[in-house]
Amino acid sequence: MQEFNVDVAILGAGTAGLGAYHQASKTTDSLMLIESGPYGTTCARVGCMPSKLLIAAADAAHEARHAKMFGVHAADVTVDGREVLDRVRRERDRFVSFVVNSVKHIPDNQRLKGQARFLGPNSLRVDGHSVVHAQRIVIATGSRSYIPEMLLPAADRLLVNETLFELPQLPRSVAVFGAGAIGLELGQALSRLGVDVKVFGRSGAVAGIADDEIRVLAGQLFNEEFYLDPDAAVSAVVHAGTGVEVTYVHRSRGELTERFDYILAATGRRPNIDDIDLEKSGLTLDKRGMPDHDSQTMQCGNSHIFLAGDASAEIPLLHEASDEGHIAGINAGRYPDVQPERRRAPLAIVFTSPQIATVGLGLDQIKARCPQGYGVGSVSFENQGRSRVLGKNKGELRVYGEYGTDLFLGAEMFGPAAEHVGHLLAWAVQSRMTVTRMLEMPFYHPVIEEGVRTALRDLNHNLDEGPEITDSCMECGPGA
Ligand SMILES: Cc1cc2nc3c(=O)[nH]c(=O)nc-3n(C[C@H](O)[C@H](O)[C@H](O)COP(=O)(O)OP(=O)(O)OC[C@H]3O[C@@H](n4cnc5c(N)ncnc54)[C@H](O)[C@@H]3O)c2cc1C
Ligand SMILES: NC(=O)c1ccc[n+]([C@@H]2O[C@H](COP(=O)([O-])OP(=O)(O)OC[C@H]3O[C@@H](n4cnc5c(N)ncnc54)[C@H](O)[C@@H]3O)[C@@H](O)[C@H]2O)c1
Repeated sequence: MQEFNVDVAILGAGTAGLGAYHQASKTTDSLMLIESGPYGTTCARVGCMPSKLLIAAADAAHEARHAKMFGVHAADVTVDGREVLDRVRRERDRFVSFVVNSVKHIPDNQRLKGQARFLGPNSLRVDGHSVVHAQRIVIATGSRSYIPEMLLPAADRLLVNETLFELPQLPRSVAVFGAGAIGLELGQALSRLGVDVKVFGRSGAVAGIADDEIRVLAGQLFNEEFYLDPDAAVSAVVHAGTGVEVTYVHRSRGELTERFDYILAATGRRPNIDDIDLEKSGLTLDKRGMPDHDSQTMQCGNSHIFLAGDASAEIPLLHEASDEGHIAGINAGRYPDVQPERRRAPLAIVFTSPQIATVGLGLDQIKARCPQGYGVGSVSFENQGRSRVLGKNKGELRVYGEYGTDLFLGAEMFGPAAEHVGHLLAWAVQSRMTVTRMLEMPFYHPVIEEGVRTALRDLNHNLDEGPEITDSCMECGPGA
């Protein structure tokens, strides 16, 4: 058994753990970064990057098939599933290699491979081979797929994000469970690549969209492409030879049993904090086994232990994992001088088509902040100029503001270029801009952002700050 004594030990060399390591290393050389799995991060290996690569292939197929709306006729579009997945893996491996190379620059005496578990508040056991004594500890162990018991009978026909991208060939059919970010991104991508897809959700949720109007619209538009039941009644999942049978109530055909090649579990993720013997850390845990932590310091209570990334179960997104890792690393490095660090304006993007963006305060938070009511402005992209030009005139943007202060609070969007519009609006939230101030900003013509202006003008009027939009803004240009 080897023994190490370090100032800071970090559990997990994912995005949060690497960020924590780099920040803590500015204060001390006495560090140990412990990783139980392969280097490369969830994002690059099995998350953001391979999923976006699959979506890019799917969108290419979709664009080619739909070019005829412009009078452009591509010959029969065929999808070679092997080539698609080969490119996904090739490009994915390139991204992973960048991370792995950066890890190689970390000195050998600051890295350890193996599963870390708490032995006590300041000591960790790593597999059967090492004990690490640490003055401060950062838990950055990420998350893993949650698989409901009902899906377990699918056995070897059950896919998760770790296994989907390893398939040699695209399947013929997939039943996707979960209409969250993963289920909708991957479900739509597979569908556009020619796979027969059905998405079964729960409780009416669609990619976490809080605004009823946008959620209903998203559900309708997705259903134009593939079967999506956000509140599915599934009674059985049974392994059947080289496939799996799902018994469910079809929205129009009643109960039926349908065979699929695979099931994809996209039913949420759970933080990896239940297998590190956290109860030996001395931290007080809630009934989910989570320690209390401060989201501006990432400190657990007043302790020497910090939590970052998906392990914190706070906001399971890449840029948040990175920020949390930085904050935890800075504070673990300078402990006991723990300081709050600023968090950014909330921004989440789902890379479906149309894309989904959620910006600023969520509707629940807005309702709590504005008990007397809040202002809403909206725009439909159906007749929006640039969106129509591009043939991407589907979706809606809803923006929210505060009465009295005219403060822009947030937005939800299901529509074209939401990844870019989302950033614009998040920057406005973080800059604490008023709606009036946002409307003073330049808007080019013809661009999708003119739709944002229409929604803001509508909001401005509803906040009693501006005139009603009686007609589309003719001096702004056609279709603005
Ligand atoms: C399919 C998919 C698509 C996604 N797409 C996006 C996207 O487009 N945009 C976005 O912002 N986010 C996306 N995400 C979310 C994003 O990938 C995560 O939020 C982010 O990767 C979390 O980083 P992390 O450092 O917390 O965890 P990880 O990168 O998972 O790192 C945790 C590390 O800890 C290790 N570990 C676990 N337990 C131990 C232990 N006991 N001892 C030592 N090591 C341990 C693990 O092996 C792992 O390497 C996606 C996620 C998935 C699954
Ligand atoms: N573009 C992005 O930023 C992106 C993409 C993918 C994943 N992610 C991150 O990864 C996290 C995990 O993604 P996810 O989609 O797995 O989780 P999620 O929590 O977003 O969605 C899971 C969905 O599955 C549903 N569900 C749970 N049990 C079910 C069951 N038995 N049958 C049917 N539906 C069921 C839930 O109600 C929920 O709507 C997300 O929270 C997100 O932060 C982000």
